[in-house]
Amino acid sequence: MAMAYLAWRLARRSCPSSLQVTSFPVVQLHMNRTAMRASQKDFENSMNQVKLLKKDPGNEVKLKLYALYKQATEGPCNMPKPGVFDLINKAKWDAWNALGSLPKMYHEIMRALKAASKDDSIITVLTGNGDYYSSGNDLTNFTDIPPGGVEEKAKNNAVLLREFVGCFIDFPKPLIAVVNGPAVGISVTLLGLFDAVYASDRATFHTPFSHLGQSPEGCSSYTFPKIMSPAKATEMLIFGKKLTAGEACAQGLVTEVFPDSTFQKEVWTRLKAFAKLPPNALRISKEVIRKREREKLHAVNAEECNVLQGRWLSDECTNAVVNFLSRKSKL
Ligand SMILES: CCCCC/C=C/CC(=O)SCCNC(=O)CCNC(=O)[C@H](O)C(C)(C)COP(=O)(O)OP(=O)(O)OC[C@H]1O[C@@H](n2cnc3c(N)ncnc32)[C@H](O)[C@@H]1OP(=O)(O)O
Repeated sequence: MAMAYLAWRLARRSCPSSLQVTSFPVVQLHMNRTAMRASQKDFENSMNQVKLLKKDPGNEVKLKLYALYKQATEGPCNMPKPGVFDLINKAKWDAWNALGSLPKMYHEIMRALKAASKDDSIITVLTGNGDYYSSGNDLTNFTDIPPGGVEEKAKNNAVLLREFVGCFIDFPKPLIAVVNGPAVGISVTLLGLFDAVYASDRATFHTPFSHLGQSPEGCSSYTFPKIMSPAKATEMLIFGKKLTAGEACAQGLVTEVFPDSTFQKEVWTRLKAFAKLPPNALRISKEVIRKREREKLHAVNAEECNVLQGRWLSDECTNAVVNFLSRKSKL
C-alpha cells in the first residue's frame, strides 16, 4: 500500500462520519471498518497489558478504561441504567455514560490516521467527498448535552479536540490535503499542520470563529501568522475573511491551485509520483522539519483547547449556534 486516502464529508446534519481510505494501487476499501478493527485490537492488547500490571491501578483507572473501551467498541452508552443495588454494574454504567456522545467524525479520523501511521502506506491524503471539502465542526454537536451538563460537554469536547489535533501534530508521514471545494472552520485551521495543500480553484477557506462566538483551533493561532503574516492571519481568524483558493495560495496556506476541470487528474498523478519516493527519506525529512516545532505546537494546541472550552460555555457561542441551526438565511 503506497498511499492512504481519507475523505471528509460536508457536515450535512449528520456531519462527516463516512470516512474512506483508498490505498494504491487502486483498491477501494471502507477503511473506517478496517481501521476500527485495527484500533480495537490495539485497545484489547492494551487492556490485556493492564491485567499484567504488578500493582493494581485502582478502581477509578479501571472504570475509566472500561468506559473508553465501551465507547470505542460500542459507541455512546444507551443501555438502561442498572438498579441502585447493582453497585458494580452501576459504577460501570456511570463511567461509560459520563463520556456522553462524543462526536464520531473526530474518532474516525483519529483511528484512520493512527492506522495510516503504522501501515505500509507512504503518503497520506485527506480530501472531501462531494462538492465540499468540509463544513467544519458539526454544529449540532453542541445540542446533545450529557447528564453532566454543558460544563462536562465543553470539557469532553476540549479533551477530544486536543487529542484530535495532537494526531495531526504527531503524524509521522507526509500528510497532504486535497481541497476539492469550500472548506470551513477546523478543516481550514488544520491545513497549517499539513505538509502540502493542493486546492481546486473552486475551493474557499473560511474560519468564521468570531461570528460563532468561538476562537481559533488546530494550532492556527500559531501557524497562520507564521505562514501568512500576522495581519493577514488576523483578517481570517478574527474577522472571518473568506479567502479564495488564489488568495490562500498567495498567502502561503495553499501549495498550488489547479483548475477544477483537471484538478483530480493532475493532483492524483502528482501524488502517485510522490508515493514512489523512498519512504524512509520522506519520513525522516518530515521529522527533521517537524521536530523543532512539535513541543511548541502541542503547547499551542493545549492553550487553544482551554480557551475554546470557555468559549463554548459563553452566551455568544450558544446564541450563534442556535441562530445557525434555526436560520432562514445562510451564513
Ligand atoms: C470535539 C469538538 C471540536 C470542535 C472543534 C471546533 C471547530 C470549529 C469549527 O469548525 S467552526 C465552523 C463550523 N462550521 C460552520 O460554521 C459552517 C456552517 N455552514 C455553512 O456555512 C453552510 O452550511 C455551508 C457554506 C457549509 C454550505 O452552504 P450550502 O448553502 O451549500 O448548504 P446549506 O447551508 O443549506 O447546508 C446544508 C445542510 O447542512 C447543514 N450544515 C451545514 N454545515 C453544518 C455544520 N457545520 N454543522 C451542522 N450542520 C451543518 C445545514 O444546516 C443544512 O441542513 P438542513 O438541510 O437540514 O437545513
